[in-house]
Amino acid sequence: MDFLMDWKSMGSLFATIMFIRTAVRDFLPPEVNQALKRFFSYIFNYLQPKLVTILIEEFDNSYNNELYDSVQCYLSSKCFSSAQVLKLSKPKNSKNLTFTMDTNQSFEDNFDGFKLNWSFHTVEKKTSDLGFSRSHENRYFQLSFHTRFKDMVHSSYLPHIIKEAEIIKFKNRERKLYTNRSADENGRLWSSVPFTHPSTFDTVAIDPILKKEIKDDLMKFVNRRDFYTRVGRAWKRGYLLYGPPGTGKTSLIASIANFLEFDIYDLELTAVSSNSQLRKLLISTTSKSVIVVEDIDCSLDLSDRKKKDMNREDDKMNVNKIKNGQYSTFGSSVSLSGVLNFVDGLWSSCGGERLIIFTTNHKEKLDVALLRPGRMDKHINLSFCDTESFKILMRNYLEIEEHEIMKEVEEMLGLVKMTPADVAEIFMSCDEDVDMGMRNVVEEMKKRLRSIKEESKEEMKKDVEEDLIIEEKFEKEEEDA
Ligand SMILES: Nc1ncnc2c1ncn2[C@@H]1O[C@H](COP(=O)(O)OP(=O)(O)OP(=O)(O)O)[C@@H](O)[C@H]1O
Repeated sequence: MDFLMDWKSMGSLFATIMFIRTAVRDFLPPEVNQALKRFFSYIFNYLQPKLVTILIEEFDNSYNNELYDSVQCYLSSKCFSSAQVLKLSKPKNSKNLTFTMDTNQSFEDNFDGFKLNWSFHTVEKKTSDLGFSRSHENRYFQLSFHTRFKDMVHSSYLPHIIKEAEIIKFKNRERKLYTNRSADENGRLWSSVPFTHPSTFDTVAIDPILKKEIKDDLMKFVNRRDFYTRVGRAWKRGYLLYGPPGTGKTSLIASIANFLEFDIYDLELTAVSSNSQLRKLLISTTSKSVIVVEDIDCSLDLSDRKKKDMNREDDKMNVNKIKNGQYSTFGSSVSLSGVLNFVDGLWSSCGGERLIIFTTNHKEKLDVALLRPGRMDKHINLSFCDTESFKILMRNYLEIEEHEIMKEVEEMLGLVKMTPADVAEIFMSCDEDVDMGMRNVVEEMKKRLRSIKEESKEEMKKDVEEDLIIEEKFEKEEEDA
């Protein structure tokens, strides 16, 4: 019934329009008729929004259009909330799933309060190649917006998309650990594997105040691109991590790389044949990376430059060895000045931020030239377990915050040196049996305390014996005299 009513009212509306139209045509003079037509068409055009449309094609003269990639990346992070049909994929070397719009889908973006419409299309294109005609799918994004936003789109919106896409790509990429240790027959300087070390600032057991200081320093460093440009310095920072073996130097490096989401270049200086090869290696590192030289004191004789100058002859011999393809294992192939040039970083002005980390178990062995600020901006001492770092290990390995024998542990930590690696090892071997883990740590500390006491008893005994011998000697000499 409603349906019939609707058709009836439509019919009468149509009849009324026809009547008015005939009346206007028959009774009004043609000039007025024309003027009315122009007026209505002007109003119609005026009310119609003025749109600009930009097409962003996948290929630009058969080259990949980078803007297309950026738009795809940007929209894939945004369109999930509004598009109705989405394609889901996992691109190679990406850890995340990617959503893309399906053909003819549209999406409205909001940028600084402006509305912009995106849609995705494909069109079949025919090309002829050596007389053969081939057809292929041409994909493109269409961006439509009010003509008023033209300048804003050009100066702000598109640059914003490119920047956002860079950030997304950077976050989604598979991070790499590069090493120059294994010689590569293909002439590549670095070989790489995916970097998946699980250590983070939450798991690394160091003093929380030091941890915060390092994190703040890193954040300040990565956010200061403009500052480094203004003061005319390469955007790099040098860290020296020092402390006994097993105190977490390697774990901290992994935590830093995970925190910054940087790649790691593990530089083995003893595998570098010359200063110029060192330069080549560094130039080929990418931005947003941590360059690590572990155990610098073992890689190079950096302790005494004067001694090194005196040993020129030895160096000459090493140069000959290098020419013959034999590399020195104790660093004569790369000189201290080569390493200093490396840290001074002319090469790192190739763009992008780089963190250089040296580690050593013996800071006192290093040349002062290497230690000065600008080369090693931050010296980080990693040491034996204290209560705070022990509690972090307890939380990580045993998943507890407190324990009844914690007081005893604290007292023992004041008397015996335990590295985080020692504690971690004991916790690991206890198969998550919390009480056994805690007891075993205390037992180990007691054992070490006993052996320290015994050693010092032995020392005292030896001293007494030596004193006795000297006394006897004196007495004999006196008697003889
Ligand atoms: N501070 C720490 N926090 C958490 N775990 C640690 C820490 N220190 C050591 N460990 C544990 O001990 C193992 C060895 O530590 P790591 O290699 O980081 O020490 P290192 O100081 O680099 O030692 P080395 O000087 O011998 O290279 C790590 O796998 C980790 O499980």
